[in-house]
Amino acid sequence: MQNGPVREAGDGWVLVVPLKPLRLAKSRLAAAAGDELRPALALAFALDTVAAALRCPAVAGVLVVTEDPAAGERLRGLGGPPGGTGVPEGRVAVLPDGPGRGLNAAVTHGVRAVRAGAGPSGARGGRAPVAALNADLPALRPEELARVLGAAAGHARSFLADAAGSGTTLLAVAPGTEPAPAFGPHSRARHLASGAVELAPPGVAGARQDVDTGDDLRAALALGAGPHTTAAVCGHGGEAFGAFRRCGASRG
Ligand SMILES: Nc1nc2c(ncn2[C@@H]2O[C@H](COP(=O)(O)OP(=O)(O)OP(=O)(O)O)[C@@H](O)[C@H]2O)c(=O)[nH]1
Ligand SMILES: C=C(OP(=O)(O)O)C(=O)O
Repeated sequence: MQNGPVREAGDGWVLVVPLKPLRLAKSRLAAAAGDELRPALALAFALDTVAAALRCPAVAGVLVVTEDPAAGERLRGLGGPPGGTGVPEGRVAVLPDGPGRGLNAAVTHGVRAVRAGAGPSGARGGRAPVAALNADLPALRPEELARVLGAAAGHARSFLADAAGSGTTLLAVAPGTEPAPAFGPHSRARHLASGAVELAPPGVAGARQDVDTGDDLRAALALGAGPHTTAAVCGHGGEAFGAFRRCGASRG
């Protein structure tokens, strides 16, 4: 697995990636994927999301917030072993969910931890710009994330709406700004109402394409999902997601 360029400590964004325990995650996908494949898909989406993020030159590191230790270990492995990528502790750190529970509590907990210096190697603690990024973006591409973060750099607090136009896939905050996350159904309207700036960079379809349903997964596969998602889909009946021709042609 490619870990991206070796970075000097202190530059770039830290991404806070919340991940629900896999046994519970992506419950809306159960109808299309079944309960055997659903957790594997949830992990594959997260692996592809984080792997793409690590290949984005604007990203210093990733803090995964999850109550699922096994999933956390898989994701931590993408950041490389301690010292193995030229940074002392790897580029992916894992933090258990904080008290309060739920997605927004997890994001707030993660941002606070980064600012307290508990983030991945390469982060600047309180001086790093931070973005919460959902873990269900299997078609995310590094260059898309670079465009989104480049657009976010000019704002104290900003967000990217999802492909459906009702939700949010990324919420970015400058140092010193509270994230005040309002993720969940219809979060685009809540983030707008809270004063966050909506980002509109061109060419970021994969960064917007979150996967909640079978139709969303078909859309992500059509955009070009990453290798973990492609392998999970193709290993368990890719035909269910119209992926016959894509199986064996992982984007890598
Ligand atoms: N750490 C943490 N992450 C969460 C929690 N709830 C949701 N997430 C993550 O937040 C992101 C967006 O959530 P959803 O798109 O609703 O994903 P989900 O909750 O797995 O999907 P459904 O079960 O279908 O609602 C995903 O990366 C989830 O894994 C939570 O309680 N704790
Ligand atoms: C958490 C969100 O996504 P979803 O609608 O996928 O739950 C959101 O859009 O804020």
